[in-house]
Amino acid sequence: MKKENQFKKLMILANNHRSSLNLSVLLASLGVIFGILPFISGGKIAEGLISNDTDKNYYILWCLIGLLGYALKTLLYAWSLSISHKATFSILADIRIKMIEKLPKLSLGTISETPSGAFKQKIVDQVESMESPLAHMFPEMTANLLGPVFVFLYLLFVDWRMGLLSLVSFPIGMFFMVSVFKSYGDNFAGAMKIGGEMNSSLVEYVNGLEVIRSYNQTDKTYKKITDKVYANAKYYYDWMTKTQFGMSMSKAITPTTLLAILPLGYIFYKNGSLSLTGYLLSIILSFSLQGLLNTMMRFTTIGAQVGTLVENVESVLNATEQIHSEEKIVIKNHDIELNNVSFEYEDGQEILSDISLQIKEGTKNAFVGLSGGGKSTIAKLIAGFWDVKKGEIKMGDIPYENIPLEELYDQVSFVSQDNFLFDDTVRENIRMGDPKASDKEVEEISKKAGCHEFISHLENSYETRVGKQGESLSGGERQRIVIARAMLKNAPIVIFDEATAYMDPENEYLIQNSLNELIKNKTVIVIAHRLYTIKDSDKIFVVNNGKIEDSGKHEDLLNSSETYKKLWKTSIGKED
Ligand SMILES: Nc1ncnc2c1ncn2[C@@H]1O[C@H](COP(=O)(O)OP(=O)(O)OP(=O)(O)O)[C@@H](O)[C@H]1O
Repeated sequence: MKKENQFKKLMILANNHRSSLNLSVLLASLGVIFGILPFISGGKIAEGLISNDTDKNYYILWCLIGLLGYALKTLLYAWSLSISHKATFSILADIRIKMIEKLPKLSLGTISETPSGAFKQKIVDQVESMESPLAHMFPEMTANLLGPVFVFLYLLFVDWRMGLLSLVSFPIGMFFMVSVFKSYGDNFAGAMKIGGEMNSSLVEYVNGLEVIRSYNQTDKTYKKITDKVYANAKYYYDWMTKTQFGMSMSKAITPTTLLAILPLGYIFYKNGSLSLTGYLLSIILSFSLQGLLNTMMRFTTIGAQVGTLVENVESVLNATEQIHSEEKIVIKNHDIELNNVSFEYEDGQEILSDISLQIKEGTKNAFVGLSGGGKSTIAKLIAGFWDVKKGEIKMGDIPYENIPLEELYDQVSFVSQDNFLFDDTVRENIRMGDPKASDKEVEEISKKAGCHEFISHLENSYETRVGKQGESLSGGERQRIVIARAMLKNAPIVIFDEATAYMDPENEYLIQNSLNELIKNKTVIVIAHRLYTIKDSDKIFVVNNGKIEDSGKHEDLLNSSETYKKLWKTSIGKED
């Protein structure tokens, strides 16, 4: 039942190319039917020789029929495969495009917490694995199923007992096959899972190589990866060992149609109830059955993989999207309001509980608090990275779900320390803030952000490529480009995760200047780690254990909040 549904789902994914797949099945089936002709010709020639037929034309005719059958089989088979492959690669491209189109609709949070290796594995590798089921299994397996039916019918016509005997090995072989395939789907799903883990940790290892080396963790991390690689190998080894016997028995017995035909046919021939011609024809045709059953069995493993492959594709295609209205809306002001918001990343683990707060348009605000208290989570909810299920968030008195996602993202610039640079030119990385901006506008904004000078000194100035994730620039240069990009975006709300933290004094000074430009006349939310940078804020929120413990101005909080007082002392203590 489950498998049938998965095949239906595969066909739904293949929707636009179903007629091509059907045509390839039809051509392959015709090919198999013509492929039986050489065996029938062989039988007929044997029959002629036994009955001492001396008519040359008879032999020539059957030779030609045999040749024609073989030629047509080859031609139709090639034609069928070329159609099925053309359709398959278009289907795979369609599936990948659907999956890629889905990614921006997922919450940004979901994207960032999923290892990039996992998406790569599903979109690239697992979709690639659908090539066999679509391009080969559909036409070839259908055709090779039809083939035995035709041979069986023909044998019934020759002698009904030989027809039945030709299939005797089939149920015995199937018995072993079923014993193996009962658990094949689950085992294959397990293999995909363990392979996915290996894939993700390899991608993580390569991405983190710099940190691993600088902290001299090569041995430890290497061991983690080799453990995953060995676990993957062991899984396959155990799985194959468990199924070896059943698989071998099934492969040995199923196509052995001669097992019954040879001895019993001889008995029938000896007692006169079967002619020598009938006996020979049965033997020859049972050879054709062997080839057909062998090919069919090759596809049973591929068939059993379809369920897992389709499920993995669907896990991306059906992943929960952020649900926002798509109707255009005018946001008249940028006051932000959180009313009784609770939030959990994983079911049952509440990170924010019953948060209510207001942020006035055009004010400077800060979230402070102990690590893990929930500051970034609140900021990300305000930026629209996740939808909330409990409570509501409003901008300009409009609930977030009534604001189209694109419009919401247009309202907010989120600047953090790990902002991403694409492997493109400096100019294009800045222009991402506003794709319509002219070259001149990009340069103007870079001057304001204080990065024009260093960009001018780069080898190709604005046309210099920044390398993978901006690796050819220094940390401070990357940060200033990110700020220039955010300035070009010119969003009315700016959130930054204290972007100057851990910078050397010269860079900190330069970046602070850029930031001051960025936040001019904006609603600002700073996730502050060093309190002296935000002590002049209009409102400071003390976030602790997923709650707003207190809020107010610096001086008020020094009196009213013990947590704030402690944080302040630690902060200035650090700076002394
Ligand atoms: N994507 C996530 N999935 C699951 N849990 C998360 C995720 N992001 C954060 N958390 C958890 O939520 C809690 C709050 O994290 P958050 O980053 O919001 O705190 P924070 O106050 O900003 O901390 P810090 O000052 O260290 O940056 C932490 O316990 C953290 O482990």
